[in-house]
Amino acid sequence: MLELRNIQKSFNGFPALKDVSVTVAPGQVVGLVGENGAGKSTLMKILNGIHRPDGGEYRLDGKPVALNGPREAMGHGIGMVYQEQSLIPSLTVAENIFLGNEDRFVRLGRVDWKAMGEAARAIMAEVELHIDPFTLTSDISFMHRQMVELAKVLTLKDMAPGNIYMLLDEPTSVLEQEEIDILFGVIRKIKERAGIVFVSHRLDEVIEISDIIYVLKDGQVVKTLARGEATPPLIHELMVGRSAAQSYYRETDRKPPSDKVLLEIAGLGKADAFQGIDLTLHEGEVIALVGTEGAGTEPLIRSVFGLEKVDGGQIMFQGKPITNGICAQAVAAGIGYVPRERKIEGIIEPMTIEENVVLPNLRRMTRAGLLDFPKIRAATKHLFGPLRIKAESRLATAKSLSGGNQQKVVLAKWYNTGARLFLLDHPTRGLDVGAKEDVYDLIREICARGAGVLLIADTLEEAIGLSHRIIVYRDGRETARFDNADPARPVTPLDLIGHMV
Ligand SMILES: Nc1ncnc2c1ncn2[C@@H]1O[C@H](COP(=O)(O)OP(=O)(O)OP(=O)(O)O)[C@@H](O)[C@H]1O
Repeated sequence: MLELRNIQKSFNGFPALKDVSVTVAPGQVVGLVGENGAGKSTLMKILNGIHRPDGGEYRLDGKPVALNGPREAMGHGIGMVYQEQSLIPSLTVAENIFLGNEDRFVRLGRVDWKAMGEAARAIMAEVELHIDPFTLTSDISFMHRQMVELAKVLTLKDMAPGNIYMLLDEPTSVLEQEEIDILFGVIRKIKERAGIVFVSHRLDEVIEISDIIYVLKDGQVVKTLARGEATPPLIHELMVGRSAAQSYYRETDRKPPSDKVLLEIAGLGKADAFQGIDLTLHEGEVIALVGTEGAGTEPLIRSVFGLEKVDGGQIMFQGKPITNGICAQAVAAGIGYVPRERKIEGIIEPMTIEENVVLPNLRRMTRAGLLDFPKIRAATKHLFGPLRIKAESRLATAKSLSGGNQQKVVLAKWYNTGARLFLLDHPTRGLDVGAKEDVYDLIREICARGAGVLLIADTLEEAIGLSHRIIVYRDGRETARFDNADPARPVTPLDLIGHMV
């Protein structure tokens, strides 16, 4: 058994965990839920030896242990899939999977690459990932990398003799349903000899997979729920301290868009990504782009932001061509992009919240060529209100924030520039249920002030709940369009799935 007893942990005097006791037994999936900043990742990092607790006891099979880092944790059969990925992009997939454990493949002082490749192939097959193990990790998609992370943790079962413990910190937030099913299949299969801790903001998933659920609030366990006791409204209320808004997406609050064209895409194509894309976005309109991995939605919005070059077609923004433009111009023209990979592309970790938020706006934040800090302060002051960013202060580094709060900083950055076009790739990724509602309000607000949104949503329900129109793509081509304007006749997820696969 893995046991934490009365654990305390503070950062710079701020208590992240106050007095937390959690037990994980082999054969058990323990669900961990709580608002952004409740302490879930901190708890996981203690279990994995990244953080040492300030007080309390860590016991493994009844004996106290003091883990010094994830490597030692692995030695005890404890492995973690991180909320933000931990793979090294410049290594191959196989090298990443066996990083630190290459000894297994050393023959006569040399690494037997063939054997390592075969072993990587076999472990990846368990998560139904069939890619060349010698591909560079930077060349595979974010979702595939997530599956590689899982495969890496699965290697523990061949290496550790006894029970193993898998710590999964929001492993599903970027996965499609198909991958989530594979992951849940792996969890159910491996459960016999593994204890699993599962953190997710998707309450229905946590309820489906967990045998027991710990609800954390402000660094304390406020409730433990056994399988069968938990329902989404109950957990929501325990986590947030108030019951959920009646209609999550509040479709009736959605205003119709204007007929003024904001963005026009015609005949856009990019080899191996998308072809023949036509799309017109109006002021005040949200269009959800829907598709499975490889459908082309991500490269499409990246092309609008100037992050990827297209081979043909045209993008017009507010009547001006921006085809194959560059990001700096896109930002200057009033386009904001919330990327899927917030840690790499969304925030700069060592910078403060304030600095991150004003980055796209720096030119307007100067006086006599120098940064005007009172002006910066004034410009960022109100952001803590609508988005409820939880941090010690505006001067806290982005690195010190919880994942969900980092995501809020990325959103705040574009909100603050007064962008006219928002390209949002999984904007509610990693956000708790309360924070999601705040983001939905924010989307309604930016539309009301005449901005437009291209949205790649976290779930189909979210795409339907937030958009005026939905366009479905498969293998880089449009397969269907839905008018979602009439709340009385909503599009259903099944309508969409039929055109996605
Ligand atoms: N390295 C750190 N330095 C300073 N403060 C930190 C550090 N790590 C976490 N914290 C703080 O501890 C608190 C708990 O954060 P934690 O990441 O555990 O939350 P969480 O429940 O995982 O949230 P989320 O759902 O947003 O990922 C937060 O207030 C966070 O700012």
